Amino acid sequence: MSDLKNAGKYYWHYLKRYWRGFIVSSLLIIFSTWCIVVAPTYLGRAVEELTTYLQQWGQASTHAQASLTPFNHTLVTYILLYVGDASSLFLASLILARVTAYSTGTMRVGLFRKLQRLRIKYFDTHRDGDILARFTSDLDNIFNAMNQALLEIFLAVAQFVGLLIVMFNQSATMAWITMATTPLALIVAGIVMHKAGVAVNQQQDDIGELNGYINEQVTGQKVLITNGLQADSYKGFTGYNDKVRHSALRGQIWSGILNPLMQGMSLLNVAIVIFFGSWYALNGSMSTGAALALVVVFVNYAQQYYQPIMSLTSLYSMIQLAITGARRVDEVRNQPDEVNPADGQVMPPIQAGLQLNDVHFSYDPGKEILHGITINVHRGEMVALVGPTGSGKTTVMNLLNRFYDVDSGEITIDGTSIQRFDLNSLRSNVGIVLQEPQLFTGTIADNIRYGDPAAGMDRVVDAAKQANIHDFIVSLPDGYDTIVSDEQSVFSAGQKQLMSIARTILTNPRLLILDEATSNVDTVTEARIQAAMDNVIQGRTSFVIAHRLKTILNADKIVVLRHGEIIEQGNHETLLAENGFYAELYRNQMVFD
Ligand SMILES: Nc1ncnc2c1ncn2[C@@H]1O[C@H](COP(=O)(O)OP(=O)(O)OP(=O)(O)O)[C@@H](O)[C@H]1O
Repeated sequence: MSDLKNAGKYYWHYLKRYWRGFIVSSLLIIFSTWCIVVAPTYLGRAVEELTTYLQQWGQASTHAQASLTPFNHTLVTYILLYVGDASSLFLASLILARVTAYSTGTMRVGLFRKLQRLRIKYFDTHRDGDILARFTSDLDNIFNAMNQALLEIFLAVAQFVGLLIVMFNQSATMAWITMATTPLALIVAGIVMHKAGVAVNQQQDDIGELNGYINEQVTGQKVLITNGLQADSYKGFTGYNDKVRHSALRGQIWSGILNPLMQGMSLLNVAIVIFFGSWYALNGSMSTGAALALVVVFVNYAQQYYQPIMSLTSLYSMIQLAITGARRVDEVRNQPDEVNPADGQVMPPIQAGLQLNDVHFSYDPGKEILHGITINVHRGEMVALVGPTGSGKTTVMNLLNRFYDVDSGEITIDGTSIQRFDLNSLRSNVGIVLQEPQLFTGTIADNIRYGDPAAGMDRVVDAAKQANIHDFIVSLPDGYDTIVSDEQSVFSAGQKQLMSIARTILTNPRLLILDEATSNVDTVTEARIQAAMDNVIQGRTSFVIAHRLKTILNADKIVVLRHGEIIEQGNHETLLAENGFYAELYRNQMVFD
């Protein structure tokens, strides 16, 4: 029930702005229902008028009076009623199609905008495929249901209300008898719909998981092939696929039961009307003929009574999918946004430096990752974070530009907590070169000016030169206009890395974070990257996370992390002199290099 309520709220949020469309289409549908109800009476009248005409025409005494005009008028009215019915239905469906297209378009925009405001934690804890499924299958289900079911729902409601009015007009007692099975039908339908709802919910969640798995397997295809894991991958896939098959089947069975059940209810209804209706009509004050006529009419109504409900139940699985889709999309909408202070300050240029004061942090409650980190960085200094894998280096970086917020302690720039800065201002002043550089579809120039699309070619070229990638770019047939696409990238890891360094240089950040920028490349490229990094670091306050210690030998400060704690801090010489963890790490690496 809460799903239905939430879905109601969700649809209301997006559909309320189209209330005019709904009112017009409701009026059109009422008009079309009226045309359909009234038309048969005109047919009867036409037959009557035609008979009169033929009689008058056939008799000499009345031959002169015989006129087809009344018949013609009635026939035209009859035809006009059908034209009215068809055209008003057509107009209503056009309006509803427009409402559907516009509102689902707005839903897609709403979801996309929400994704941009979500905290990084959401992306870290949800599979890409599952997020994609909310954009694709969930929004598709919503669109299909609205496209096909909205008109049906309107029609069914109009028919149902019309039938109630006609029934109570004829005989209130007989109307109550016809409606006698309603509570039972509601209880049965409620139980079945609940079961179907649970199954369809499960089905959508399973589809999300399946998509997540497929997405992971497709992106990890090379790892899979090189490790010969195709059979395991297939086995994993069949597991997820079987789950979808089971829940889809269960959902279809429960949804499928609903229509035959309602048909059964309809039969029961007819039997009750015949039995009790005959008894009531024949024991009343009516003539036998009138009583029988009333029973016949109400048998007809009893057959029609469940028609609107049946047409809705035949759409049930589609409607249920749309309710589930709304729940899943709404789940994303209800996720907390990143916290941007209401009166956030513009981040000023760094004067003295940046401090981490006794920072504690945990991704999950009760599982602390950083245990009291204190680092003092002066303006323009380069700080290197080193330590074994999992020691918390990337986590420190995640805190510096507020991908996550500290649990306690604080990070300050010239004494002001970074939480007081406007988030956009902070982020635009923090440049990051990530471990895995990301290129976007577009030209090389577009990729370099990604952080500042208004940048002119001179700035793009300048950044590329500083990043040591200019010569390579101009050697390409299309130079800076070469099309880049992340899926069919022809660039090496090192070239991508250099382009991403150029992108960072172009934004001229005040604080720089370089995350393992030199992994996975040959020694020549490594030297180029090193030179590019030196260029970008020059004069900037920077944090470098590097596993290869020789890239950070001239760092102003080296912070050694282990298990989320700082175990040593100093520069290369002092740390070597201490002969501790860093010195050992360094000696070990020198052996390999
Ligand atoms: N999103 C997350 N949710 C929960 N735990 C996480 C998350 N990201 C990292 N961790 C955990 O936090 C700890 C520190 O991870 P972090 O990535 O900061 O280490 P690291 O020193 O950068 O490692 P590496 O050198 O391998 O990149 C690890 O135990 C890791 O499992």
